[in-house]
Amino acid sequence: MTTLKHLSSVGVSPRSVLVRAPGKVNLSLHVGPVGEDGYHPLVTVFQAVSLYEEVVATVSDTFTLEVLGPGAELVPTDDTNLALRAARALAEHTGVRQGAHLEIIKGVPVAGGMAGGSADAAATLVALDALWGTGLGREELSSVAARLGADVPFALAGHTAVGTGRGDTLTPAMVHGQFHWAFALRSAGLSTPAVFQHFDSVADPGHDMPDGADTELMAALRAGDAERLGRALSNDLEGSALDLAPDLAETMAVARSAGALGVVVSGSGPTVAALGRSRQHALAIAAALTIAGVCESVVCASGPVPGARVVG
Ligand SMILES: C[C@](O)(CO)[C@H](O)COP(=O)(O)OP(=O)(O)OC[C@H]1O[C@@H](n2ccc(N)nc2=O)[C@H](O)[C@@H]1O
Ligand SMILES: Nc1ncnc2c1ncn2[C@@H]1O[C@H](COP(=O)(O)OP(=O)(O)OP(=O)(O)O)[C@@H](O)[C@H]1O
Repeated sequence: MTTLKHLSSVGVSPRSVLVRAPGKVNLSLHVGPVGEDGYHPLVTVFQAVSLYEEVVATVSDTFTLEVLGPGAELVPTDDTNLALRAARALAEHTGVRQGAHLEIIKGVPVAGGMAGGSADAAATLVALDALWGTGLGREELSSVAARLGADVPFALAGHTAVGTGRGDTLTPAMVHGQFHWAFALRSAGLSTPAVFQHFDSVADPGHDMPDGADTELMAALRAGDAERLGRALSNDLEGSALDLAPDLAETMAVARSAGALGVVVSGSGPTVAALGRSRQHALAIAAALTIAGVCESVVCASGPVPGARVVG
């Protein structure tokens, strides 16, 4: 098989690189009081799940972008696109004077609280690092990633990790086995800043933040115990997401009636994550949600999975 390493060892640069990066679900999300920079300190546990963004980066003199797949029409293709911002940030960081054509194939719901845009940014960093032969280590890529958005370093790292600071300081978590999810998608997304703002308007300004990730949740992950994990899921932003999208309450109730081990809004929402006992059970929850007609669509996925990596 011809690999990128093999090509570069014989002095051939690839013309095109394909990278896959996963979406995420927050297994727990504690939010502290907003700081002067407009960001909230977080203690969160991320899990990367098997819904993927694909980015194909091709040699070009300029930066251009094309977005395909479900929800592509909702994604900006101008300079605000996170993948283009990532490309320019890497060029600036490394001093590279090349462009690239980026083709994004969406697989993570847009504005769903599952960090699809962040996955595009992480995938672009990995793709261009390979295409341009800049060879940055993961740590250096992660520091470029953190400047683009709080969720971008996790999309690079993948697996399961505790995020602190803005959510961009990561500590890998020990996990046994796989967990199986049904994700209920809502047609209208929620804006992350709007959900945080609503949280500020309703949260007790003196509310406590934990020192670290929930011990019960971490123990459930180590034991690979889905029932225990289901009971430990939590999200401080859930109340705000429900205030802004009240229909989510019914979606969550249907998932619970279908026997989900735990049901939580993912990140800033509005995607609802329901944990199954098995892959089959996640499919059964998905079927119950579809039949009840309480969401736009449902997708099943498992986690943890690796972060952004070259696949072709
Ligand atoms: C809700 C989460 O998905 C949980 O993982 C993240 O906190 C959001 O991460 P993200 O979308 O990558 O966030 P960014 O693109 O960096 O920031 C978007 C906006 O979200 C808010 N934001 C984000 C992260 C954070 N720790 N505090 C915040 O208040 C800020 O209003 C910010 O302007
Ligand atoms: N490459 C991109 N893909 C998707 N959205 C993008 C991209 N670049 C910029 N955006 C903008 O970012 C917004 C949030 O998109 P995204 O799909 O990442 O939401 P999210 O999953 O709720 O994010 P997060 O969970 O990180 O808060 C979109 O509404 C869109 O306007």
